Amino acid sequence: MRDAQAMGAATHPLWRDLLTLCKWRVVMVMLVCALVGMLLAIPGAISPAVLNAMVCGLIGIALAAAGAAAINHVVDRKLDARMHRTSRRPLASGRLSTPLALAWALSLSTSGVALLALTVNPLTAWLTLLSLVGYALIYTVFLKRATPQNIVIGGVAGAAPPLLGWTSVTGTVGAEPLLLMLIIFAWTPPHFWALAIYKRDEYAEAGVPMLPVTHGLAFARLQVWLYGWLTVAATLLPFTIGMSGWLYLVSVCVLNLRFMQWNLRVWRGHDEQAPLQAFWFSIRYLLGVFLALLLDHYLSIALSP
Ligand code: HEM
Ligand SMILES: CC(C)=CCC/C(C)=C/CC/C(C)=C/COP(=O)(O)OP(=O)(O)O
Repeated sequence: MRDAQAMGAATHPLWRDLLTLCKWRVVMVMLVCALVGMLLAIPGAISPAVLNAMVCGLIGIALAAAGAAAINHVVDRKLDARMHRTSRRPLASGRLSTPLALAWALSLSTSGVALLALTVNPLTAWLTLLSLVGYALIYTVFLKRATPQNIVIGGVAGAAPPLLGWTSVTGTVGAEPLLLMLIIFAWTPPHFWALAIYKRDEYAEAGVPMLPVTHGLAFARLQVWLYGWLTVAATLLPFTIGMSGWLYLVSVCVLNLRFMQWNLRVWRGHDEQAPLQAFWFSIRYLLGVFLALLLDHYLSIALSP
């Protein structure tokens, strides 16, 4: 173990391993979703007090989400070592010690929630804590190892950022951010099961009960297709309830067309690479939907008398 740590230190500086534990790319996309949740809650100009809540909210949410991701690395270190995709991670490869990673994870988590409680509002702090526990403990410790519905239930925690953004600046829960949560919640199965289909053998060998392992590839492909349609329906709701306008509608129709083309390829199962490409497209798709919400919001402000 010490040899692995010494060799790893040469090629992987400590700061990089600590950053890897944070799943920072995932956290960045979550922050975009949280920022859109914040900006959609503000009808016009941003006052200094709101700007302060936004900055503190984003930092707090980022720290808490990064902390949750680091706890996931600690809890999953042995499981990660058994799968090729995750075996080079800092803990799985033995480069980083578990106590140090745990200290990092807990520092991030507590500082994130404390920052929200002290500088934003108690509601956001509680909801963030709930999401953190939902992902780092309920999903990672229990659901991931127990049921193929793991990511559907765990998806609630991952979908929280727009709500956390909204509550950061308003202090209340509204129908609009719940709708944004619904979009991410419905998107999570096509996002993840596409990857799980591609990596099915690794999950099977590691004994993780992901849907393609427990119910077979054909069933998992069908679920990607069906949840894809649920996501399409969810993305149409902001227009239906008058929360977004035509720019949003046209943008999501284009995005949905591409999204469902990929999901169709996954469902048909003729192309081995399609699930991996569908997985990567799902991330661009989610960013596209949230960007469309934002542009539409500012267009409607600019056009309002
Ligand atoms: C329970 C819910 C989710 C599950 C099970 C899940 C699963 C995964 C997995 C297994 C990866 C591959 C990670 C890797 O290879 O290191 C991944 C990547 C990614 N996910 Fe998700 N995800 C979920 C929710 C989300 C959410 C809510 C977002 C954003 C709002 C998101 C954004 C991303 C991004 C940006 C990547 C690419 C990371 C990279 O480039 O390293 N995911 N996801
Ligand atoms: C406070 C807050 C908003 C919390 C959200 C936390 C968070 C970072 C969720 C990320 C979702 C994700 C990447 C799940 C994959 O875990 P996995 O263990 O199935 O994937 P892996 O095998 O790649 O580790």
